[in-house]
Amino acid sequence: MERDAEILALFQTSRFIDIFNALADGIYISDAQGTTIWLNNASENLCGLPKSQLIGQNVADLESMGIFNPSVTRLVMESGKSTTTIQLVNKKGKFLVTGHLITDDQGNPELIVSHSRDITEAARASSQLEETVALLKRYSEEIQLMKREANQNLSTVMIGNSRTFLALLDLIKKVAVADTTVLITGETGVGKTYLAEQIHQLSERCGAPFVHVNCSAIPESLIESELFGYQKGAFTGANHSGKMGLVKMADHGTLFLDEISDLPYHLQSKLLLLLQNKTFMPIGGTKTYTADIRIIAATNANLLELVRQGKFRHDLYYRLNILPMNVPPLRERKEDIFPLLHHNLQKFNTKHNQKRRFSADVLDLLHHYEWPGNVRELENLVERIVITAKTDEILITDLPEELRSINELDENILTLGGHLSLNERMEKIEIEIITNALKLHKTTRKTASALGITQSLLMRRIKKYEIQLNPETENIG
Ligand SMILES: Nc1ncnc2c1ncn2[C@@H]1O[C@H](COP(=O)(O)OP(=O)(O)OP(=O)(O)O)[C@@H](O)[C@H]1O
Repeated sequence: MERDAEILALFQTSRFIDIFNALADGIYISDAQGTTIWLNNASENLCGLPKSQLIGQNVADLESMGIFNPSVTRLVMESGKSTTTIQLVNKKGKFLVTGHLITDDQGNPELIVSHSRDITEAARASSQLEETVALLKRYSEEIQLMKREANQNLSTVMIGNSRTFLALLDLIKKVAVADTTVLITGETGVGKTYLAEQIHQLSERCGAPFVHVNCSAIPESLIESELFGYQKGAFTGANHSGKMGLVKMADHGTLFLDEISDLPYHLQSKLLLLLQNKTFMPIGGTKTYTADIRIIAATNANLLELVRQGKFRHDLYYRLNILPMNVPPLRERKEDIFPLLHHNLQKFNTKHNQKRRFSADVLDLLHHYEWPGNVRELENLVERIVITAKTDEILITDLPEELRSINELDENILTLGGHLSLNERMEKIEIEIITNALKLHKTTRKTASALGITQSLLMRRIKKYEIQLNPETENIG
């Protein structure tokens, strides 16, 4: 107590008291047992009690009265070292408090001096910021989740019932999360682009861009700069500020290289480098850049055959072909035709505000049709007949000419031909097939090749059935 009195005396006799009282931060001094010796004006205001009531009180009692919580002085006494904590004063304000342990010449605890700074506002602002950040994170996660859930239910966007198609849907889900290169093969219009988009949507990359590049649609002289971009002044006529390529645009997302077989040979090595190292160099550049992309390639050509012919790099082919996916043509998965017809009928009825429905005859005919243009042809046909049909019920007469003739052929064979022998019916079918093929392929050489027979055999049949060739066909055939 004597020592306390000495200290008090020191304070009273010096200007320190005025200095400490001028501070906005609180200063609180207690002895080594936690008895309050002195506090500055700021601390008095914080505690909400006059100094006279606080001095002489033990911090443990003040803590249990709820004046401050926790008492940093008590924490220092317990730990035997200087301590910092966040303190709630008078159950309202938040303070950053540090209790310093002051020892005597022998190293024994003598005083505990606490310094407190009001962080109520800062804490509120920071917690508001944290809440906002957490909220944004939650929203963005929810959006991603909703997007992925919508796509998880792939069967609602990708229509089909056949076993082949259902197996393909299963494969899409597995491939999507694998984050490696995919090669999609299949005839035109089977849905390769659509499938690539679904893979992207189901993947971790769904928040980043899906960049579609049709290698056959970009002139050979431009494809390198379109893909990899160029540095400023790279060539005459180049934009002086340079150009960002599609590879960089797809960063963190998916680059879909459609018709990959049309990628010029000299660029195939550059693509290989990109696939292997995720690096590329823009035209006219001196340094390489990285692009974190997933590549999905598609083709309706036989890439392996092109490799054999030396038109496609074999190393690139094997690097692309890590996860091959083949989409069969519609004629090989006929169970998908009805669901696709109904899906598109609904879609185009809504779009064109119609109430069309297929007649049984039409459904039957469309089921037997070969669909050379696959799903794209089916979509286009349904939209066309939804617009042009004469009544709500779509009849055979509403179909385009080329489809109707298939039906007439069927009827001739099955009904009108009732009085004909099998041979006569077979001949009729042959005539019909050859005539239609000639109309379609124009030359006898192409027609023979499409029908899988030699040109001389075709000529013998044409002669036998007295099929009239149009003069143009004969000349160029
Ligand atoms: N299973 C499916 N369900 C619903 N729509 C489909 C399905 N498959 C394809 N489509 C639709 O068919 C059309 C053609 O598909 P897409 O463009 O993906 O074919 P593609 O194989 O990439 O053709 P190409 O080789 O000519 O580029 C698109 O409008 C697509 O939305």
